[in-house]
Amino acid sequence: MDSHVTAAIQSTGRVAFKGLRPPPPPHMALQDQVAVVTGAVQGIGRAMAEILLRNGAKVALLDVNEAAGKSLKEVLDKQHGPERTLFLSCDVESEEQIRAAFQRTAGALGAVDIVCNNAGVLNEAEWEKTISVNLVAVVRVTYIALEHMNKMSGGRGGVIINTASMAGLFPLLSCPVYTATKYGVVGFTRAMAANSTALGFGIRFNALCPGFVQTDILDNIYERLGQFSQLSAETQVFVDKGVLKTSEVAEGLLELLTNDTKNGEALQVMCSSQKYMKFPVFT
Ligand SMILES: NC(=O)c1ccc[n+]([C@@H]2O[C@H](COP(=O)([O-])OP(=O)(O)OC[C@H]3O[C@@H](n4cnc5c(N)ncnc54)[C@H](O)[C@@H]3O)[C@@H](O)[C@H]2O)c1
Ligand SMILES: CCCCC[C@H](O)/C=C/C=C\C=C\C=C\[C@@H](O)[C@@H](O)CCCC(=O)O
Repeated sequence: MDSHVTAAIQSTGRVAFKGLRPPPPPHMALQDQVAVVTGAVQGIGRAMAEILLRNGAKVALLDVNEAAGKSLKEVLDKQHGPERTLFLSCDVESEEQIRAAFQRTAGALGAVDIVCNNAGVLNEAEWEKTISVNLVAVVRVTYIALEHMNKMSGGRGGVIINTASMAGLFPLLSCPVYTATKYGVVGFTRAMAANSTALGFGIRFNALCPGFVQTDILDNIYERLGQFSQLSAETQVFVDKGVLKTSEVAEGLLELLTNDTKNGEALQVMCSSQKYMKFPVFT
């Protein structure tokens, strides 16, 4: 049986039908935790911010899209109260803006416990930009986050979740550079997780690997595939097999945040299931 249905029966004592079921109880582990989410104002990042807030966390919403950021903040203020979120205009390609955003978050919401490196783009024509946002910026944000969170330098530890993709585990042939960035994110996440264990950072690092998700990234894909646009029909065949809702990806985030046995993992989120990637063991 669907675990949410089981949980609904346990909490209400009656059968809950799909679509009518009450929301699952909040994870107390996230209560008053302070989260930084990049690329937070729409798509997967917005769903991440929403699930964090529903589970009692405070969230700094970092994004380059100021107009969408301000209107999202208004919506979230009505639902959760103005003191639970902060919108910060921040380009993850700028070290200065990231530093300022972490300082402002710590000042307004408290010490950072959770970082979701989620901002990303897909543009094979502007491939250097794709590498810069999807991979270089993940390293940049993570190293600044370490200055705040690392237990070895006075921080209190926490969790860093990097949004990779199924394209970080299996190549997507119409998007070789996007694929390379997501393989890079998975590799960086696993190496940092091992570092954290070896050096005592007190931080868990995990990668979230969704399949296709209904967001703006799937719009006008033809133009953004550049010299590989002839393969867009082939990619569309995969897309037509099933597209996830952003809320389903956010459930994967919740699993990685609250399952404290997981470090250095890549969680595949697909339409039919969620499963951890089995990596070969190096001996
Ligand atoms: N949609 C999918 O099918 C899918 C699947 C797997 C993984 N992903 C990944 O999920 C993440 C979120 O993508 P999405 O699908 O929600 O796309 P989206 O375009 O809806 O959202 C991306 C967000 O990132 C922000 N952003 C872009 N560049 C930025 C920058 N330099 N600094 C700060 N913010 C920036 C955008 O303004 C936007 O709000 C990306 O890393 C993407 O690669 C998406
Ligand atoms: C051009 C569209 C951009 C989408 C961006 C997104 O990040 C890319 C996702 C890429 C791949 C998705 C693949 C999904 C595959 C699964 O449905 C399944 O076929 C793979 C099963 C693998 C396994 O379980 O062994």
